[in-house]
Amino acid sequence: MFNTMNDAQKEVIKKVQDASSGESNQKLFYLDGPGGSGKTYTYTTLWHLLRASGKKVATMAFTGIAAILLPEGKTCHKALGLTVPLYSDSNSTITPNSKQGKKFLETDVFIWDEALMALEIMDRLLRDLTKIDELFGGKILLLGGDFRQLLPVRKNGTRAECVNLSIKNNEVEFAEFLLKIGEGKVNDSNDNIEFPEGFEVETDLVEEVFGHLIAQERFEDVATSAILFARNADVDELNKQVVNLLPSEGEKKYSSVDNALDGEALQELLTQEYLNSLNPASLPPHDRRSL
Ligand SMILES: Nc1ncnc2c1ncn2[C@@H]1O[C@H](COP(=O)(O)OP(=O)(O)OP(=O)(O)O)[C@@H](O)[C@H]1O
Repeated sequence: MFNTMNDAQKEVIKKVQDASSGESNQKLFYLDGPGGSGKTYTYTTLWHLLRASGKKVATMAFTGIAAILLPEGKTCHKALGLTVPLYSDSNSTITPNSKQGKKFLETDVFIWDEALMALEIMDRLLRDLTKIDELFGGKILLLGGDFRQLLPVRKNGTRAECVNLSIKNNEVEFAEFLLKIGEGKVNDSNDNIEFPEGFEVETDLVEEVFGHLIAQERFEDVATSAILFARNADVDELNKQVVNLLPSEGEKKYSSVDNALDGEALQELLTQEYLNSLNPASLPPHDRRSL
């Protein structure tokens, strides 16, 4: 894997390796990079190289979805023994004599993706365990993340997948514009953003993206087109608009049958109308329309 790395990735690996072998005194590193720029690949390569040289390495990430991409990755809630919800003055439940406490003490290098929260807790914990009054108890930490990204909401989808969905490789100019938004470079003092010419939708967004495809019955293209929103409520609203554009001839409507099963009191509380209005992530909506 190391041979395939680019220069920036190799530099990160080299710096952390030097720290772990005592060749440098630097202990803290931060790897910043936009989605898909190769951070996970770097952590994974580093993990293998450090392990091969006999070092003990712990990997963690704030979200489960990022943690499962790391070798032996844990969520930081699990790794640090944190309670939910998390506050800045929350404390780790790990004690010095616990198995986890001993493991942390023995760990040479911590690799932590999405290290945006809980850093103070980690600092307090490592100072307590090592009894060394230095930042993070003098342990080596490679922190990383991307301040430009919203956390992933697509189930089982990696960030790279989400980014790939929205930015095709040939749309470099648009991708660069998105990065600038993330970096706060194109916002004015009121956080308004002016779109460059050619990026604005003059008419209706749904019409613009799906209207002509549906009119030409290019349904395969419809299935591979997407408009991304930050909120599920907006996605639901947009889906309705797209479905309304579909031809209604031969349309069938399938409705769910929703009932609260146990107890009259519960049935009064959870009325059928209320249950119909719910739209949990893993279930289809109450009214499902198909051709
Ligand atoms: N040096 C490399 N050689 C070959 N493939 C690479 C290299 N670096 C990254 N990749 C590939 O590029 C893709 C994106 O990399 P990766 O998942 O590490 O990015 P990331 O910065 O962690 O992204 P995100 O922040 O979205 O999780 C992956 O498929 C990864 O295997």
